[in-house]
Amino acid sequence: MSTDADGRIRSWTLTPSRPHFTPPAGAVDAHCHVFGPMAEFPFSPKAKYLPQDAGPEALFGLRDRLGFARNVIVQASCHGTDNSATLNAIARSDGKARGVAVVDPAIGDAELDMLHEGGIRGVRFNFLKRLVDDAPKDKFLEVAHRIQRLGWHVVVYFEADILDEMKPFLAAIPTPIVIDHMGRPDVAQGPDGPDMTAFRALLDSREDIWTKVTCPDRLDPAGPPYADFVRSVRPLVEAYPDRVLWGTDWPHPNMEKTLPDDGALVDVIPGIAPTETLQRKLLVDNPMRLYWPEEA
Ligand SMILES: O=C(O)c1cc(C(=O)O)oc(=O)c1
Repeated sequence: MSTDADGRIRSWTLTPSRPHFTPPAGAVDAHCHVFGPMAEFPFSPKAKYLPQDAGPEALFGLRDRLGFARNVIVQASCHGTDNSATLNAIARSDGKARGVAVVDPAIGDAELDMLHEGGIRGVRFNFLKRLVDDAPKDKFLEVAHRIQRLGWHVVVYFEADILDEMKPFLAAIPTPIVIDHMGRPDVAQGPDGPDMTAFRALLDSREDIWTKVTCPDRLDPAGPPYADFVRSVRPLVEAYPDRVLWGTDWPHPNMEKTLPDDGALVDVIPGIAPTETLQRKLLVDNPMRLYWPEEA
């Protein structure tokens, strides 16, 4: 763990290895974040963690080191509903980044238009009690209706133990849905365990529910090569090849106890997507359809 003199935490390694796996040309890291820089973009007073700066230059340096071409930057909970840090990173990316915002449900249409101009293509609804104080489903649904005209989707983050109670809410969302980190299944149960079975039933309930097959570091405490994660997630990628996305999750919020090696995370990809066709869908075709549809 690395905590600086101000108590700000670093949850990412400064020395990621170079992956053995080479991503296909045009690969998109479709789930990552930026923190600050705090002097320009202060954290929310409601933030549940206070990280060191992890700004756009560091993110784009990692992108290049890992062999990726583009990023999808997801507004991190520590920035609340002020999307300035995310928009700043997108603006500095030379068109190589787009984003997902977190918004105050009272946001006006003009501000939504501004977010679209700034490269935002979705909103995130976070249901993790350790990250946010409240998650008002009725207000979230209103937002989901209001972003429809922009062609955006909704990203939802929840854990496996509330999947059942999430179902009516998810069924009422009028846009495509992306579930963060597969709704955090217990991958030690294997591909046919209760968590993965319940999650597949959710994917089967609508053809426009996508998911991010991300975060072996969060879901598989055994560490690299993340054997339980690979064995549980590969069948999911094979069964839903057109609805899966992949991302590093850099700078790995709240992972300060065991800093993930981003190179080792990239090396999980051929384990979960064993053919070139699957790899191209996961890393290029699918994220391009959601985030750069005009080029896809
Ligand atoms: O599990 C987490 O702690 C986490 C936190 C955040 C965030 O703070 O936004 O985003 C993630 O994708 C995962």
